[in-house]
Amino acid sequence: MVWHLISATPSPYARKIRIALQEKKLPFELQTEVPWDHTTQTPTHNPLEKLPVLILDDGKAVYESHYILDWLETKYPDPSLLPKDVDERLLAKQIEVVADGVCDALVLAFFEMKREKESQPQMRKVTGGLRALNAWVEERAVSSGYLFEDRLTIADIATCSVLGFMAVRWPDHGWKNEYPAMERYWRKLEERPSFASTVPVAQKFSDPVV
Ligand SMILES: N[C@@H](CCC(=O)N[C@@H](CS(=O)(=O)O)C(=O)NCC(=O)O)C(=O)O
Repeated sequence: MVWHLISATPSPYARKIRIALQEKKLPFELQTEVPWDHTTQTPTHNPLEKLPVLILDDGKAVYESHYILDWLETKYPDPSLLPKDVDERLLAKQIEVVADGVCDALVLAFFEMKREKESQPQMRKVTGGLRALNAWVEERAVSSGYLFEDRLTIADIATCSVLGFMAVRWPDHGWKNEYPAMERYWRKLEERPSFASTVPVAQKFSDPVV
């Protein structure tokens, strides 16, 4: 039996795992779902009822994208997607925290938009998070194209996953004009096979989002 990854076409969280599995050359089958539809299998495997969920050969489930990445790095460390230096490793995880936090705010804003006008508090977190991500990109990635050690790490994966998500869900957002260096960094990474094969696609909800 092969691993299965429960994913969704626009999911920036699931994209991190799809990229990491490809970079580590770990075979898996994609199980694409709409997690809000009554047909979703997420509750079967994850008490939090969210995707991504990595389902192993023995049926055990690994869930929460940052934990799935930790699990993959621990069990399959080569090639590593973390910097070697301890403090740099911790900073790479902090960058993932900020990128995931921007995703969290975007997802909340998306659903609040379905209920009423765009949520200012959530979009304010997006603004602050993008500013922080851009500072790291300008400080670290302008020459090499990577945030750490001239090679791909989870920090690049998480940062580009949220930027790719914004390009799909918020195509008119001004981040590309405001942060041209970050746009160049993002576009260069999007050419990488594991990124090019996981570009997010908006999905339709057949059930009402409650
Ligand atoms: N913290 C989680 C967030 C995952 C998440 O919110 N996933 C969404 C799907 S998507 O927004 O990534 O497309 C979900 O399953 N939502 C279902 C729910 O919230 O019940 C992670 O990092 O894995």
